[in-house]
Amino acid sequence: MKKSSLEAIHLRRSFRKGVQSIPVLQDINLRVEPGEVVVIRGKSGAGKSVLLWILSGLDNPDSGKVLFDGRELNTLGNSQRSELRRSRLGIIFQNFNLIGSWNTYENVAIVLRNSALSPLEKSERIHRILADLGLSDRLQNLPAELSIGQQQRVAIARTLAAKPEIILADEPTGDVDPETGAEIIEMLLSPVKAGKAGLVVATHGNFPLAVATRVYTLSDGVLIPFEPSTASAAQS
Ligand SMILES: Nc1ncnc2c1ncn2[C@@H]1O[C@H](COP(=O)(O)OP(=O)(O)OP(=O)(O)O)[C@@H](O)[C@H]1O
Repeated sequence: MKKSSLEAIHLRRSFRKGVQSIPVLQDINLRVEPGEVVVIRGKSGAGKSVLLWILSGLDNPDSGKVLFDGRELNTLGNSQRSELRRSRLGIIFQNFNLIGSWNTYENVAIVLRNSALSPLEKSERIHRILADLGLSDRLQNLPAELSIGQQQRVAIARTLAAKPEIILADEPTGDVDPETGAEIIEMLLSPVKAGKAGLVVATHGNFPLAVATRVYTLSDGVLIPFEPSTASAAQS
């Protein structure tokens, strides 16, 4: 079976502030496919979130392109991009992006709205994922009634429920204790190990580099390969 892939080619993105142009991404080239974990390290403000937003089609580069399965995201309409994000290209946002007036179950169920699964299959899948993330007793709670770490887990459940082929995760273990962090990593890696999903993680440094296929440091707008030997030294 042909593997899906997500590829960034010569991405550039800057932001304008008055007359000043602030370059954030200067020449980003990246590829990920199911079975791979790509970790992007970088200081606060380096541009990790901007990169993930562009990779997901939520923002456009000034130049360069993003290809999903060989198709350029730029050429897709908004509804096609939304559908892609709902089903095949999952993003876990740093600020979670949960809908405040919806409870935990509803926030996850949204991604299965257009799925071919039966109502029973949808319900079973949502309950199972939320149970795996320790949220079975929070199904009816609104995001504001959850801790930050619980909200983060709902955001992760929402993405995993759609079984996307590529997962983009912005600091997925940023707001949880180490034990919960390890469980989240295990859940994110499960479809990767099965060869069903590729994972791109942006992190300040609290994601274990040992699980990565490739590690990069985002600095001055470019991705610099981070060698595994240096990586394991930095971990210890
Ligand atoms: N819409 C915007 N308008 C202007 N500048 C922006 C915009 N979005 C991002 N930036 C700038 O782009 C730079 C990179 O931001 P980004 O959020 O990607 O950093 P980051 O590496 O994810 O940081 P952190 O680890 O703190 O989340 C920052 O200097 C930020 O101010």
